[in-house]
Amino acid sequence: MTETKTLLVVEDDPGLQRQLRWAYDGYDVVVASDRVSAIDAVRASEPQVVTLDLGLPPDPDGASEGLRALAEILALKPDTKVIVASGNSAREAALAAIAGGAWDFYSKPIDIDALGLIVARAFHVHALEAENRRLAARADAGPALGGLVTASPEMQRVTRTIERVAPADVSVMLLGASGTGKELLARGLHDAGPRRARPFVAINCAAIPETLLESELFGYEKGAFTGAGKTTAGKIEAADGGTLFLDEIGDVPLALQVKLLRFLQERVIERIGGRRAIPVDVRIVSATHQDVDAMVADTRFREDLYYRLAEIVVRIPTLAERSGDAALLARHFVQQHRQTLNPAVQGLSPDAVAAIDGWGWPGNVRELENRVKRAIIMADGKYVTAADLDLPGTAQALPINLRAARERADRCAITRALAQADGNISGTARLLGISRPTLYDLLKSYDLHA
Ligand SMILES: Nc1ncnc2c1ncn2[C@@H]1O[C@H](COP(=O)(O)OP(=O)(O)OP(=O)(O)O)[C@@H](O)[C@H]1O
Repeated sequence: MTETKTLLVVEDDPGLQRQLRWAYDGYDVVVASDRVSAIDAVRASEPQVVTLDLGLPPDPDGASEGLRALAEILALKPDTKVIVASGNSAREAALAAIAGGAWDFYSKPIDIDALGLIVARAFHVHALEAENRRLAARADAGPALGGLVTASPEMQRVTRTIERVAPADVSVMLLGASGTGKELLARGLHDAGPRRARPFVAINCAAIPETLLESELFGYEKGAFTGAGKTTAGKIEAADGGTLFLDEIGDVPLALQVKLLRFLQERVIERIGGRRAIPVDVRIVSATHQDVDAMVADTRFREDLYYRLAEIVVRIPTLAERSGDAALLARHFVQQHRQTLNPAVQGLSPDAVAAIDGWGWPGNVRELENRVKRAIIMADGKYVTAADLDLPGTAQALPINLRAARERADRCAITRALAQADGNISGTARLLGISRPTLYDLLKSYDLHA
């Protein structure tokens, strides 16, 4: 939607009025010659930009009427960009106007070209700020599920499913690539369910060495092994009454899978070195980026455990599959991190938004958040630019040339497939639906590395 650009010229000299009225192409120009008619015009036409002569009747040689008009315009519509005109002798008045919220000032006699540039920039900044406010409103209006930000139908389907299964005490398995927000969704599921007042305990099964995972989950009695100085409860016990989130469940070794299965069947645990069966009531939510069906098929994951864990399976789309979410999330992260990282930053420039929309985000939301945080730190002015984001191949405008557009699409698909297949060439080729030699040729010609 392109909004009409309305410029209000507040000027009491009829000759200058005429000159200014005709000087501007592409704007709807409205003219007023005193404070009262200027305020009427602001109400009626809602101009985005106003040029305001400070010397208005009944005080044409002073600035009192102009400054009053400025204050009234900004009280009525604070987002209006007001550019004040000052005579050579009225520099102080111009500075008072800036202190009073004017956006810029210019000196009389008027240089139409110079003023034209100031006016054009004021419209541009007004449009940027309006766009940022619009995006912020959308982000704020996003669903409450665990602070999740999304406006895409693909992701809203996921949040609806989660909200629907939250009240039922069923196990849920979240399947999605790294950084898609699995932990955030697991927490959202917990918060939306009847166990919300009890603990939510998360454990990343891939981040803990195999030898320690069992004691982390089940706990141990004093003296159970060297270094077991005191009896310690495991994560399962810690989650009693609440939710246990087993992240990267595909990384649990087979021996421990057996122990987990026993717990899920009997709902009691025994600490390592202990003899007492301790009843524990937890809801299990698990997640993995791996292909569990394939793992079950080649017996790397126990089928009986899979069915216990996956009463409901929720597939989480990658960020690239969520239409419009990348820009929305980027805006959200700017607002979330600007205060601590670089308070001068207020938003994203249009070329940054275009670059974000054009990138494939193989590392999903986590990659986006990291990029945006870095760009906030790098930004020089009020807006994060495409250059600050430093995304490969997206610093320039989107290519219109078909060969360049194809290359970009190829690169994006290959990078994503490589990330999904953990750099495995056969897996990547299978995901892309091409042969290994073709993939090697493409990697070579695009200078990409597995
Ligand atoms: N839709 C979203 N709205 C807001 N923040 C999000 C969203 N999705 C993810 N995040 C944020 O992105 C980061 C990564 O999300 P999270 O840790 O939940 O991903 P994950 O899929 O569990 O990743 P991994 O598999 O690598 O552990 C977190 O800081 C999270 O708060």
